[in-house]
Amino acid sequence: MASLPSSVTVLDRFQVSPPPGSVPNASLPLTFFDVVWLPTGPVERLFFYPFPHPTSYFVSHHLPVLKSSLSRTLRHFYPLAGRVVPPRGPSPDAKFQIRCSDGDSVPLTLAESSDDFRQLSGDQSRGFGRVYGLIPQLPPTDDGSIPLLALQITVFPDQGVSIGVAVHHVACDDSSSIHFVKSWAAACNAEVLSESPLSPLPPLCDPTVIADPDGLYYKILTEMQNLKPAGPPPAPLDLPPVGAEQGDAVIASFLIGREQIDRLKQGAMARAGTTGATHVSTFVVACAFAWACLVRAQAGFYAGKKSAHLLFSVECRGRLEPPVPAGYLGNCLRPCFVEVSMSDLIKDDDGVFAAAEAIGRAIKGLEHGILKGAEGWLQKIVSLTPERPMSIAGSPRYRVYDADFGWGRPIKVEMTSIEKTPGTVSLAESRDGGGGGGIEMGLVLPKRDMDEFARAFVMASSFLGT
Ligand SMILES: CC(C)(COP(=O)(O)OP(=O)(O)OC[C@H]1O[C@@H](n2cnc3c(N)ncnc32)[C@H](O)[C@@H]1OP(=O)(O)O)[C@@H](O)C(=O)NCCC(=O)NCCSC(=O)CC(=O)O
Repeated sequence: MASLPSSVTVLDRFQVSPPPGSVPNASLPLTFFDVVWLPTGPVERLFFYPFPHPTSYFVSHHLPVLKSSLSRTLRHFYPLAGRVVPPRGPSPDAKFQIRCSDGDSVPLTLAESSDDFRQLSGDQSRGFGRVYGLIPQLPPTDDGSIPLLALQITVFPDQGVSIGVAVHHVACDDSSSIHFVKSWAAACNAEVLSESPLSPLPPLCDPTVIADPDGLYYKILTEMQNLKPAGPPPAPLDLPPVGAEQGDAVIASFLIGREQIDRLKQGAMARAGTTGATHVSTFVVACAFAWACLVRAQAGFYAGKKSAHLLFSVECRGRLEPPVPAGYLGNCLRPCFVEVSMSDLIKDDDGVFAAAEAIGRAIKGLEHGILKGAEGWLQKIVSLTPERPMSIAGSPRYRVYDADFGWGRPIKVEMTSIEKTPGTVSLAESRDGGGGGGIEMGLVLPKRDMDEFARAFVMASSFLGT
């Protein structure tokens, strides 16, 4: 594990449990949507809030409320305090499970940083090593189990606070993890204001709502074992963080404003004509824009390639038949694959629209069956790895900037786990929220590629006349 940057000092470490006796002793089997994430790692976000007070004030006035509201929130999100354990015994239908019991707890680290809060929570390129120390680390285990949640609060004295959240992807997707963060924030906010919480509804912790009539769980597990001959149980990938490995990796954000999005949508609709064969949305044009910029930023890699690939997750709760409740705690994602020819993608005046058309067609294609071809998804993802598909993490629909712990909206939200898969772009609604309607894109790249991306971004914006 990489060491913390010298600007970060750990002040204390806590274990926070749901209130005693408030959660069931339960074993929740993983579903076919979960099991595919076993060999991955945590999805991490940092929420930055201005906080112009000393650390001692934070510790005496805010930390106790953050801890008690976390405890009460874990009562509803108790699987996140549990651990994934491998199947026990010889039974062929034994499954990986999230084992939960009274007394489970999650690690919460309190740290202090002497770094410049304004700079760290800005949009401009910052060395990834500088944010690395703010990210909570899931604790190591020696029994093959997988802990699911870790939290870190870092105080920048008289400047601000960051809240780091790391949730292992095998536990849940972004829909659920943002549900957890917003529920914690609402509970904390309510305690600060001494009002009854306007909390989101509690989650549904019942994996039986994911029907599996075709036995996808075992088909996917078998596929995973075939792809990884070392055999079961699939070991978590211990990928070295780019920030720790590559001193020159930087993180930066780019904003696509509402006006720009409207122009992109108009252009995409004009290209698609009236056939209705494609789907044009903010998500589609934002991905297309990022894609066209990324292939320019990484021109060396793409030189001589015939096509470029894009991979993104589709949230399936409302698309399944019957639909799964929106508040279901777990994973409910499928991959969506898009390929576009390089000659189309790099056209200055039309590349973004060609990309948008291809993405829109792929989304439209989901109407032919949301689980169609599920047995082959993993194989396809693995086979695409050498092609370095651009992947999308996060989604503007989850409104991460609404997470208010009582200090107002975050000044910045970063999805730092994108560093683990080079070529990943994180998406969120822009900080000004739904009103402004812009999109924020986050990237982690070697500094030279980031400079090229920034150049491509400005150039592509100029073609739109913005
Ligand atoms: C497949 C999609 C990406 C396609 O998105 P689109 O926006 O193009 O299409 P759509 O049908 O969802 O939406 C069409 C229009 O309705 C609006 N709309 C629809 N549903 C909405 C909702 N629940 N909340 C707010 N707006 C919504 C959209 O903003 C859009 O309008 P307008 O055009 O105005 O915008 C999406 O449907 C989807 O599944 N999104 C969630 C993906 C997700 O969960 N990603 C995180 C994965 S986990 C992760 O990332 C962690 C990791 O792996 O690292």
